[in-house]
Amino acid sequence: MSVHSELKKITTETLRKMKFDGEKITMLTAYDFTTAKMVDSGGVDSILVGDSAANVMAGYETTLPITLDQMIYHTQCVVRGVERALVVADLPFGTYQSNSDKALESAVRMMKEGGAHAVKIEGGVEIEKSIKKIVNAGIPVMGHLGLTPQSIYQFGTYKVRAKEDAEAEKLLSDAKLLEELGCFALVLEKIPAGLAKKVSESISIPTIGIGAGADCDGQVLVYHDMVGMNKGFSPKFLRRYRDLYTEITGAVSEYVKDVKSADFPNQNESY
Ligand SMILES: Nc1nc(=O)c2c([nH]1)NC[C@@H]1CN(c3ccc(C(=O)N[C@@H](CCC(=O)O)C(=O)O)cc3)CN21
Ligand SMILES: CC(C)C(=O)C(=O)O
Ligand SMILES: [Mg+2]
Repeated sequence: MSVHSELKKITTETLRKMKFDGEKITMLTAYDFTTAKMVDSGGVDSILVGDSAANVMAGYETTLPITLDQMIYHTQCVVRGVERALVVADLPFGTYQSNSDKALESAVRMMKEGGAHAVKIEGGVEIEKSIKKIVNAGIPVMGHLGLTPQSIYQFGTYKVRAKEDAEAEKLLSDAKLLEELGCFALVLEKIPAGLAKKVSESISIPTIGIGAGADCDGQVLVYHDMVGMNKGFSPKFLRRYRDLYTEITGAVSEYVKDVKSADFPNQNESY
């Protein structure tokens, strides 16, 4: 563990210093108190209350349906379980794109009611005014470029983004703009590793990659994916550290067997 990892509470400034010192930044999602406690205790630098909650918590196909009230609820639960990590919360679809006053209102609610330490929003130049307004209110903003799942219906697929030169140039200029606007970090999702390296070297704020290669300043994964709870989901970028789907269904079927056979509860488990 380096000097930064031993510091008590991680701030946006800590992440900035990590990039400067060449220490990789770690981030995982969490959506509830119990998981947040485990993820924080495991030592990640930052926890993302992702709108992927729409998928892994609520069972929706896309991230679009989750509401600001629901994201605030998840964030409140996570914050209660965290001692050290920086808690970043996604602002959901429709709560910041339309106008910058609404964006600020959404971000303020997320900070005030949710207790988040920062918010994350998807997009570049299109949401410039919203980013400016939120940053100017003193709220740390994390950007998100590349595969932006809230725009899935505009793209139609979850394939790698910015493979063509024009899209890659747009992404690089968006990244520079996000830095200028005062974002403290930015997520790069599903883009070529070479482009992510170039972006990471071109800006001084940290890049957190998911499917964006090894040269990002940090990495983020969805908790349910990396512990192997999310059985059907195996994109190339995912590394599964456990097979909890098998572990948990196994535990459940043992319990069922034990109750059916009257093995559980035994005398020690009774009053
Ligand atoms: N559980 C979960 N994990 C995530 O990483 C995640 C979410 N949900 N929800 C929000 C976004 C959406 N993301 C996604 C969604 C789909 C693919 C995907 O299916 N990729 C496949 C096929 C893509 C294709 O070719 O159409 C792949 O093999 O990479 C990747 C990232 C990442 N985020
Ligand atoms: C995949 C990460 C970056 C995200 O935005 C989410 O979990 O919602
Ligand atoms: Mg998200």
